[in-house]
Amino acid sequence: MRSPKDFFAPLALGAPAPVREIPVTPSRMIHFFDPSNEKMAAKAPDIAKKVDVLLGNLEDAVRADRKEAARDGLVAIAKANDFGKTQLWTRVNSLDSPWVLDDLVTLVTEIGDKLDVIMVPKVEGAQDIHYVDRLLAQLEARAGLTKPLLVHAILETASGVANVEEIAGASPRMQGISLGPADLAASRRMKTTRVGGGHPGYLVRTDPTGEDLNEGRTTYQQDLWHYTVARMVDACAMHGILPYYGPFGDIRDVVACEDQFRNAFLLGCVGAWSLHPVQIDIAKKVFSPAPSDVAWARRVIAEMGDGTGAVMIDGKMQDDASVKQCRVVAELADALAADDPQLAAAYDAATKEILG
Ligand SMILES: CC(C)(COP(=O)(O)OP(=O)(O)OC[C@H]1O[C@@H](n2cnc3c(N)ncnc32)[C@H](O)[C@@H]1OP(=O)(O)O)[C@@H](O)C(=O)NCCC(=O)NCCSC(=O)C[C@](C)(O)C(=O)O
Ligand SMILES: [Mg+2]
Repeated sequence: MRSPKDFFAPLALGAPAPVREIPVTPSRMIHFFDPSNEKMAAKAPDIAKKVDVLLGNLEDAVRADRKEAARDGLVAIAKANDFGKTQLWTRVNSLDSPWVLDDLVTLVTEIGDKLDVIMVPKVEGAQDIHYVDRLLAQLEARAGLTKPLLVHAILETASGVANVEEIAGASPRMQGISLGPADLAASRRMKTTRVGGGHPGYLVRTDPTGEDLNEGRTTYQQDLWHYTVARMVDACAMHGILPYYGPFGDIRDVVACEDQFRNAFLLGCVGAWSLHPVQIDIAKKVFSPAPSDVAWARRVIAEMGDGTGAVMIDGKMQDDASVKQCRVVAELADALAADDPQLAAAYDAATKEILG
């Protein structure tokens, strides 16, 4: 553990100073594509215009014999395009793989100035972040970068979950954490074979109504990921970094995808992954607060004046705490609306309707 005095010191001579606050730019969807897949790669510049984050994936879902092609493809795409306000991220191979060292050396030295965040899979504890932290500092110094790269961890091992708080606080580079439900299920020996989402077998049942134990008993499906997402959100909030739901693998089931994303949004996540173009608009819709909620939040803030005391609005008590809840929603809405005139207009129209 580094001394708190040294926490913000660069880890290599010539490396840029670490950031003191994680920039909160829109990241409602982290759109995954395989840079070795020519069709997907060709679509990347257009998709970049529709998403908050474009991520060149080098890890799982890229075949072993395409790893170098994916790495080279990402370098070529980053060099050939200016993505404007859209962030460019990458997911490198896992730290125990034969590819990750070349991933990091190549990407940081070739396109380090274009990348915002490096996603590290299968993080088990702070030691994994410390390894990446020092290596990135060395590579940033070699590449002459002036802006430090940030690191995003995937929570997808049982030990990663057990150590999530120390992972979140392991480095000033830590930008956020995503849930990785597939590897996590395997690591925990959970018996679901789905990539995220619910499972009809994970349920609670009402009490029996008579002798027949099968009759009249309603069942309610429960959320397999509730505990992990909530724990991840707390760890991230404690350390001032951002939590994300990860992938929803049933691409065809856009309805359940929206439900899973919304659960994560309500619990505190700022975004989710889109694996297929059809999931981009779902994430955009879910992770942008609804206009009616924004209008309500703005009304409470307006009526609460200096933010202290208690008032009744439409039969509901509001006080110092509830105004803070409303600020969370209103501030997110303002940040998103700043880059999206359509959203800004929808928020203002809903606000006008209730505030006049
Ligand atoms: C699911 C797949 C195979 C279906 O791909 P498809 O070609 O069969 O689908 P499609 O519906 O036929 O595609 C329609 C068009 O969209 C294109 N397309 C399709 N997807 C994309 C995309 N993402 N970005 C850009 N373009 C895309 C596709 O190339 C096609 O183009 P065309 O009309 O010209 O023929 C495909 O969408 C895909 O490979 N997506 C990315 C998968 C991925 O990145 N997986 C890794 C993240 S999840 C994970 O790792 C787990 C985790 C966290 O680690 C853990 O829980 O442990
Ligand atoms: Mg995984």
